[in-house]
Amino acid sequence: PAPTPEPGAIPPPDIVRAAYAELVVTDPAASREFYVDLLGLVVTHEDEDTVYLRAFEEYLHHSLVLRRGDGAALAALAYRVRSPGEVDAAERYYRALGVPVERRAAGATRGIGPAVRVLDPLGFPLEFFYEAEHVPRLHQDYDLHGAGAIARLDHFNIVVPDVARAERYYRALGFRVTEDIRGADDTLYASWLHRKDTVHDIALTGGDGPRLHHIAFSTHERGQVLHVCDLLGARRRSAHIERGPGRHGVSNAFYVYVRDPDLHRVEIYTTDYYTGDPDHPVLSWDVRDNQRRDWWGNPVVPSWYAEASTVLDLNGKPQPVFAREENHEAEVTVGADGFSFARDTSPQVGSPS
Ligand SMILES: O=C1C=CC(S(=O)(=O)O)=CC1(O)O
Ligand SMILES: [Fe+2]
Repeated sequence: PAPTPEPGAIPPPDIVRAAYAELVVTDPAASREFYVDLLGLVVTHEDEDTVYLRAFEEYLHHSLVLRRGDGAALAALAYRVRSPGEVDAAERYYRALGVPVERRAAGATRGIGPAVRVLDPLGFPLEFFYEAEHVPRLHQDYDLHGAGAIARLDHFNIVVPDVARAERYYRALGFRVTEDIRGADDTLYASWLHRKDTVHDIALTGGDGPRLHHIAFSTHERGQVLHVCDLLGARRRSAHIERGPGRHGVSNAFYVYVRDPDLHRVEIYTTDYYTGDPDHPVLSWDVRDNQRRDWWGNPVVPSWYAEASTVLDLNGKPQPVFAREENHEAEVTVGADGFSFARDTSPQVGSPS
């Protein structure tokens, strides 16, 4: 993949936030049942091959597109930029990187205006757009909200072999690091970066990639995360629950991870924290701190580290996956007894004293 840009060469697009994901699913009806009947997302539009979904607080046409295809995969991660001119800025920035770039006319994706899609230096299909169709916000249509009331899309999490390189690329795009996980040898295992004033719009998870680890939606209250779990139990669909519910160390969010019918991973997430001041400090975690990924010390299930979704290029071809060369987090944090190391009170590196 092409090198990451030298800072300042060509200004990056002014990215506002993570806005929508386009997932390829093998059975749109089964996926619709999962995302609508179980998770409670709202259908903005659908046809026999594609479902456009949004959460209750959202007024753009969608935050998730499910498109029929032969193999489950990520087709695009889309970021909203601050103005129509920033779509042009995205085109200039990525053409200068020498990666595949394509302009998309308004309507190429239903509900989305003129856009640029790129295959970025990390091997991910990204889209940058500004104009989008406005649809009714349902934030006070409480009669429509299931108790799990998912409010909005919050972030993307991607698996990359070289977290430090990926972090440099995203920092050059104007993202700021809020938290990371490091080893004693300063190996970077994971990093969380933001544009909107929360913990992250993108998380980088060290592993074989490029692969999509998960997309995350947020709710306003912990009880709504728990209700998603209770509803899955009531419907005898608890097999969709992969990890949690629990309280994260990183981000401090309350969470659960579920797997959709194609095993795409979705996180339901709430109560992280504000990160909008210019001097917001980075919080670094020791990879051997067993409370870094679950504040209560619960171990991370192996599938959470090992499994992730295939990523497509701009022509719909699955991307080759490159092995991570540095240590894998799962290998450096679990002892012979199968438990995470540091089940005692090992201090967080760099935590406030
Ligand atoms: O959104 C997230 C916030 C925190 C964590 S972690 O498991 O606490 O590292 C994972 C995550 O990236 O999904
Ligand atoms: Fe997440």
